[in-house]
Amino acid sequence: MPTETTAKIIDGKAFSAKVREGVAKDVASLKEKHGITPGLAVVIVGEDPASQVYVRNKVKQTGETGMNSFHFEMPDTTSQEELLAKVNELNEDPAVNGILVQLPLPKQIDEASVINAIAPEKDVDGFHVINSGLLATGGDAMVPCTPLGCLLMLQDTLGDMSGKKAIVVGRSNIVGKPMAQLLLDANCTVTIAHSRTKDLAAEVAQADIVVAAVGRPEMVKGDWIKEGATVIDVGINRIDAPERGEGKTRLVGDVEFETAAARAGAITPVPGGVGPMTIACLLKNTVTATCRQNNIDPDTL
Ligand SMILES: Nc1nc2c(c(=O)[nH]1)N[C@@H](CN(C=O)c1ccc(C(=O)N[C@@H](CCC(=O)O)C(=O)O)cc1)CN2
Ligand SMILES: [Mg+2]
Repeated sequence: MPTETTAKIIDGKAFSAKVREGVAKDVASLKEKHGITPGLAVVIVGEDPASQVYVRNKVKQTGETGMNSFHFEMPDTTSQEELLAKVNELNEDPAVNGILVQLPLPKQIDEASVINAIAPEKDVDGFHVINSGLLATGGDAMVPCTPLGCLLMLQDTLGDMSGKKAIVVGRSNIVGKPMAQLLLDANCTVTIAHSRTKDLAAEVAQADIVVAAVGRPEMVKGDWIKEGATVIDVGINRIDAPERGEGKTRLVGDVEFETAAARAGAITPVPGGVGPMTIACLLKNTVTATCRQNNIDPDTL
């Protein structure tokens, strides 16, 4: 029997457009009041088709907000030394306020070495160990874009989150751990679940807020969700869809959407949920980085 969607669908596409509008206003103000045009450099190594799409969108949206965009394409045979040399060149370039190296990188390159070579104040992905450390200790970190996008959607949906029970399913350095930290900073009581969690269904069933970031299609079942909970689905998984014709595929999240939407108070769809917010938050972080580098209070823009 088909289930009825009762949850509010959190529209990441519309919300990200609002965030980008705010960024464009701040960029215009940085130009007018301070004579500064923020610059974002995006580096892609190799020809992974999904990465190419994401980078194209980043470059396009950077330009649309009035920022300078610098786009570097390097072949998939690039050595670690060559990539580090590019990062160093961008670290030294005063026209570049933000640097992003698209992940994943080809196997001959150590991702951590490259990320940690980016000047922390230009690390608009927020992946540098200095930024992870600042986030963990309450400092002025650059916050990773995907968790920041999730937080903005949660704040917009729920307002004050103090005292709410939150579960983050997944413990990656770029989503799960920083997400848990942001929820803790918002005064939630936070559980981090992972592949060794004993009774995931029981843990999820207690949560007012569920953030799923495991990268496994529909792993979080709809009937685990507490009535009225807010569900943020970070997963973007392409699966076979023979019902759409031979060789066809479709995108699904880490949460079983239809059954979850029948129980949740609010839920993000896939596609059109967290994904578009990731790029909007990258642009927002570039403005934040530019302000910090120039001792400008962003609230005065
Ligand atoms: N250096 C980085 N590398 C990667 C990051 C990152 O934040 N920094 N995140 C991902 C990829 N990513 C951005 O880079 C990204 C992924 C997905 C989307 C998105 O909007 N997805 C759409 C669906 C797209 C589709 O049809 O396939 C959606 O969810 O609606 C935006 C950005 C890994 N690498
Ligand atoms: Mg403002």
